[in-house]
Amino acid sequence: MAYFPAFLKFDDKSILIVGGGYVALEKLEHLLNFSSNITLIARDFSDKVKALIDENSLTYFKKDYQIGDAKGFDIVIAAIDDFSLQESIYFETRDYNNTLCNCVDLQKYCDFIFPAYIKKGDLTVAISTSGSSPAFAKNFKEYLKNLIPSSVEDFLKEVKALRTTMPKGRERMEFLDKKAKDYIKSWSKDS
Ligand SMILES: C[C@@]1(CC(=O)O)c2cc3[nH]c(cc4nc(cc5[nH]c(cc(n2)[C@H]1CCC(=O)O)[C@@](C)(CC(=O)O)[C@@H]5CCC(=O)O)C(CC(=O)O)=C4CCC(=O)O)c(CCC(=O)O)c3CC(=O)O
Ligand SMILES: NC(=O)C1=CN([C@@H]2O[C@H](COP(=O)(O)OP(=O)(O)OC[C@H]3O[C@@H](n4cnc5c(N)ncnc54)[C@H](O)[C@@H]3O)[C@@H](O)[C@H]2O)C=CC1
Repeated sequence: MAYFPAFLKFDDKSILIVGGGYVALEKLEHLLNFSSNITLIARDFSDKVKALIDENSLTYFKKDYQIGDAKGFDIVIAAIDDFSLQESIYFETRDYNNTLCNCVDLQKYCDFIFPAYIKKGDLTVAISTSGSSPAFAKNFKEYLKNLIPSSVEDFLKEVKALRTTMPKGRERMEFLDKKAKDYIKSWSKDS
């Protein structure tokens, strides 16, 4: 089955990252753009992970993971260099209702996967290769990033305001569709 692309609301979600090395850092950096309700558990934290923990006043536990630690979290990321612990955390979360688990080495034990993404104001572009090539996702993101001008932030602010003031209906739909089309067309003229 293919992955369904969706944008999740994190406001009331608690996140646990198990691991404090390179991959935990990557996941943490990405998640911090969307939530600060993040707890970390690891035997050791790298200096960069520790710096982000301090900067964002995150809760952390420097210890070996123990069964039961994931209980109560909505989202669990198993970012340890230990496949059997990743597997065990995944099966542990099956006992908890509604907990989504991501195991960084074992795609079959991922309820969701991380995309590469571009965020410019209210625009988010997420890219996935369904796990076929994370390196392609990363480099394609860099390619696309250069195609999107930073003026998109102001454009989206402008149309957002228009959508609250103009009455709903066919006229508004056609107006906004043409405005978006013309704005994107103007990119090729600018370059
Ligand atoms: C399935 C998935 C699960 C998940 O992590 O959610 C997964 C799994 C694995 N990644 C591996 C390797 C690498 N991952 C990256 C980078 C990223 N990986 C990300 C996502 C995902 N990685 C999910 C699928 C995404 C999709 O749909 O394509 C990104 C996009 C998002 C993010 O991390 O937030 C982020 C780029 C973000 C950015 O920069 O924008 C690089 C490149 C680099 O680090 O420079 C490499 C080395 C090159 C290569 O292998 O391609 C390995 C093998 C480990 C090994 O070989 O030891 C596994 C496990 C396996 O495949 O078995
Ligand atoms: N999904 C992805 O995007 C990618 C996944 N990987 C995979 O991610 C895994 C982790 O890689 P790195 O972060 O580079 O490793 P790392 O060695 O930098 O970090 C591992 C972390 O796990 C912690 N840890 C290990 N056993 C533990 C335990 N029992 N309890 C608590 N903490 C424990 C360590 O203290 C350390 O903080 C590797 O197996 C690698 O194959 C690698 C690249 C990308």
